[in-house]
Amino acid sequence: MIVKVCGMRDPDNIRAVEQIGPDWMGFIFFPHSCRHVSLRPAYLPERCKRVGVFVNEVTPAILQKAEEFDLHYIQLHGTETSEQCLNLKRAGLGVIKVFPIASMSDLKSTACYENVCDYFLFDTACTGYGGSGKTFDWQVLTAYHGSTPFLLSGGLKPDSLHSLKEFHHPAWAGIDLNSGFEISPGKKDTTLLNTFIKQIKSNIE
Ligand SMILES: O=C(O)c1ccccc1N[C@@H]1O[C@H](COP(=O)(O)O)[C@@H](O)[C@H]1O
Repeated sequence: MIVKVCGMRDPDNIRAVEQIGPDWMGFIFFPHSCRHVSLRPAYLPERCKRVGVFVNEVTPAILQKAEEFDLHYIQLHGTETSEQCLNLKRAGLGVIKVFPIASMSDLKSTACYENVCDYFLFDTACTGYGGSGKTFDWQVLTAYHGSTPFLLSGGLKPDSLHSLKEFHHPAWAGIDLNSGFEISPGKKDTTLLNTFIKQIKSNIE
């Protein structure tokens, strides 16, 4: 089970969260987000894969941030095309394409992104682009029969553990933790994360 902690920017908090042992850490490069990171923090995690989150950004700007933050994966949280995913893959980056989900029909658009993404991420459909703190009906994902593994996202919080233990899907690869574990935008509660990640890692493969 891949555990991603997203929306990080404070060097001490990055260090403390890294110690807990998430697999991936995310940095949000969308200027309108309250978790936006503009400058490279004084410390970047070494033991987690570094993920850059972008919304409708042009490829050269993404590649520039990828170099500056030494990113492993690019998470595309807007209406990016499959061609852009392919270009980023050709540049040597891992690609995670996000799909906002409200109903089964939202899964149809995943088809043309098969084979050009390493992972999909299913997030709650909302008026903005992400970080809504709201969950969607995971039963909708029974209609996903693609071969690209996916991360579950949107409103996960400490008391989501029980529902996550009950959730099963052959392509389910991980979870994304964000606003549900925050002290303030961009800063995570390490006590809550520590308990949750330990429980997830010991209960779900
Ligand atoms: O968190 C944000 O501010 C954000 C802004 C724009 C795009 C994505 C963003 N975050 C991503 O949103 C999901 C769900 O977050 P939450 O758990 O509902 O707070 C997560 O994948 C973040 O990477």
